[in-house]
Amino acid sequence: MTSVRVERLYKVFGPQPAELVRRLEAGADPDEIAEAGGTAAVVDASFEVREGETFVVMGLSGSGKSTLIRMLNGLLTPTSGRVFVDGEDITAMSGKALRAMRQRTMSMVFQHFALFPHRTVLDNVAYGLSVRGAGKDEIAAGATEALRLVGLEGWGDRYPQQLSGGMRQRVGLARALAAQTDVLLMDEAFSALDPLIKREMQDQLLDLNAQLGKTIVFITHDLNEAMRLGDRIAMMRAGRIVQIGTAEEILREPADAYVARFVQDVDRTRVLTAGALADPRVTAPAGAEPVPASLPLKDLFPRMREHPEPVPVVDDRRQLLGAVTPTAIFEALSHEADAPVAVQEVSDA
Ligand SMILES: Nc1ncnc2c1ncn2[C@@H]1O[C@H](COP(=O)(O)OP(=O)(O)OP(=O)(O)O)[C@@H](O)[C@H]1O
Repeated sequence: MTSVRVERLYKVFGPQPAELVRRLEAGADPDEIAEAGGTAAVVDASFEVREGETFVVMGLSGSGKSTLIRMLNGLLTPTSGRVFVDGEDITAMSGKALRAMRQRTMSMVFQHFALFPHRTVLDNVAYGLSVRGAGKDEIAAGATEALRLVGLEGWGDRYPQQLSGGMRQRVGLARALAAQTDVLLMDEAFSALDPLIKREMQDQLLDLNAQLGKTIVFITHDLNEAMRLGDRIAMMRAGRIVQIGTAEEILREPADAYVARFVQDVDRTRVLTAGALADPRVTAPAGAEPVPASLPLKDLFPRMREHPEPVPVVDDRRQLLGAVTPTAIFEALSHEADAPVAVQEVSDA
């Protein structure tokens, strides 16, 4: 399996980018870089995407998400900093070695599908396998299996324009899966889809990845999507990663006023879980049936309405973590108790 690590990554567009990076390192802000005729698209990004993890990069338009993801597979060269794929520094690779690395380890799924209109669905899906030089039988079998995985069995001989938007994006996903790379890079992959189809695609990705265990870097500007899909989320603002954490961590302990304002309208009852609120000092009534740590609060409410008393919480191995009380839930759901910075004036500049 493959992991991806980035270290002090910068991308500055414009004249004399290396000099502009030195100024950023010395404390210049993006406005000063803009005055010097440059754009600080990614500023000092460091993180590691763990094997099998879905790592979401979340930020508003122009925050640097696409620039960042394109540096992960070498489509863009960083102005400074390093990207390691499987421990190998890809910023030091030749063009040929980079292409080989991409074919071997990383597939990309794009917002606007990027399908070949004059090729059948099956040929589109087979593309990644054919550029890798796979044999004819292997290509046919791999493409057919990938179509089955995304629920498009039997659609292989159609053309992209005969399919709906959601089905086209399934083809895009199948093409990435057929290439059998460990890492999927998904750049706003579901953003062009209408809300119901988008949700179906999210569910499908979650189901698929429970089977396949790929390492996924998923870019989105949709916070709910980030929270549904991400094992961890990196919040970007004006080129910088301002926080990395699980949905619960970001919701409960936003790193700054900007993140706090961003998450203030999230439905906390869907994101916060019994495990996050379980208190080891609280004892539940004898004989009370435990709930799993991963249970969202909203699914705890019917029971608490009937019996407003502490509920025992257990982990995957059924070890007792503690109990969750109605008071703990009330406090976690109250914005004021949770995120006092949210009331501050925040500008998006
Ligand atoms: N090739 C380029 N030349 C100059 N500036 C660029 C280039 N590519 C991106 N930028 C600028 O870098 C900044 C970050 O852009 P980027 O596309 O990475 O953001 P994003 O978060 O992906 O936004 P969106 O969601 O709108 O795609 C923006 O100010 C953008 O205008």
